[in-house]
Amino acid sequence: MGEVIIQTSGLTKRYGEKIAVNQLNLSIKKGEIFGLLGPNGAGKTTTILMLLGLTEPSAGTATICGMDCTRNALGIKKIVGYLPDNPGFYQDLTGRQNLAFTGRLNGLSEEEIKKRSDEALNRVRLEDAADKKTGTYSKGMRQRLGIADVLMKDPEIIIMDEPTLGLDPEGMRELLELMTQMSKEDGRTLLISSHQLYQVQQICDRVGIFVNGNLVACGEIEDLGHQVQDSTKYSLELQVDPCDDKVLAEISRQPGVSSIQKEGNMFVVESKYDIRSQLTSFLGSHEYTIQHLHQRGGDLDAIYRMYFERAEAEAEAIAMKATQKGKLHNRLFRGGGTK
Ligand SMILES: Nc1ncnc2c1ncn2[C@@H]1O[C@H](COP(=O)(O)OP(=O)(O)OP(=O)(O)O)[C@@H](O)[C@H]1O
Repeated sequence: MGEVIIQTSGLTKRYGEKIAVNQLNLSIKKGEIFGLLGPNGAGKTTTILMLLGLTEPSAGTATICGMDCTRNALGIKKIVGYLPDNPGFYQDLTGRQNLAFTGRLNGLSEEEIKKRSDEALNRVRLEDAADKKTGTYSKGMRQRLGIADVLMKDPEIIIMDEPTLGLDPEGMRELLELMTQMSKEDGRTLLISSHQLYQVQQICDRVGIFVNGNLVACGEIEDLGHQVQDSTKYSLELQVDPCDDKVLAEISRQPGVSSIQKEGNMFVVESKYDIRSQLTSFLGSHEYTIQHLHQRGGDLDAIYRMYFERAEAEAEAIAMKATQKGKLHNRLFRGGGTK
């Protein structure tokens, strides 16, 4: 992996006063699975639409394989497969007929259509349902047919908008497996937008966290985890046997420990640095059995929480400033009072 396939530079989209995407700088490399994470309204779909050349940026540029996404939308369409959050099919046609329709739209020969649709249906394990009307398909089957549909084009790059939305755990597992195959076995580049955290943790090489149109963090999950870890105090969950006042007092006297509290049947130990190995050897040498030891933070939930809380606090501060400015403006220019 090395060659940059998708690149955005200062990419911005405004809808009137609203900035849906703000100065987005992103580089996605060949073969990577990149997760664009963020809550509803963060700007993920708008970013995708700009990459597909379906909406024009207000500023900045986006390129895929060196092609400008806005000026060369047709060129982009040839190499990028797009799976929308709710792929639409002709309900009265079968899965196979729907794929053939896509094949014809893409100028494939009938022979090629048969070959590719057989392969794709096999890939997404829909052979048995291939000749049933898509109106009878479940959500999971429609998503898998959506992937088969994307594969008809044999695209180098696949962009998926909220692909796992509404899937049951089994449907989710199957879809994640397919995505991994398409990247690791086929060498395709995948951009997945989602507000569902755990899927991303499992399959993405890198993630970008998107809040209010801003990319607030970008990197490998582990790196982002370290960033969280560095900026917060260490918090350790600990269950020991025996669990008595003596051990509580002994742990509280350990170097680096700033506080210890009992939460249910476990202790939560706050410290200034990572004390896991020090604590393990102390407890071991004093004949305590460790039943549970877990450093809080550093997982995707903690990363997400930290960035979201920070971004939300900043957004609130900006909104408050704007309100104060408005009130001041009213008072100065319109003679209105502040409430
Ligand atoms: N055509 C539009 N006109 C006005 N505002 C829009 C338009 N499209 C999107 N927005 C606004 O831009 C912001 C980003 O929307 P976007 O759909 O890109 O977010 P998202 O992260 O994809 O969330 P969701 O999953 O809810 O679609 C939102 O505040 C949305 O209301």
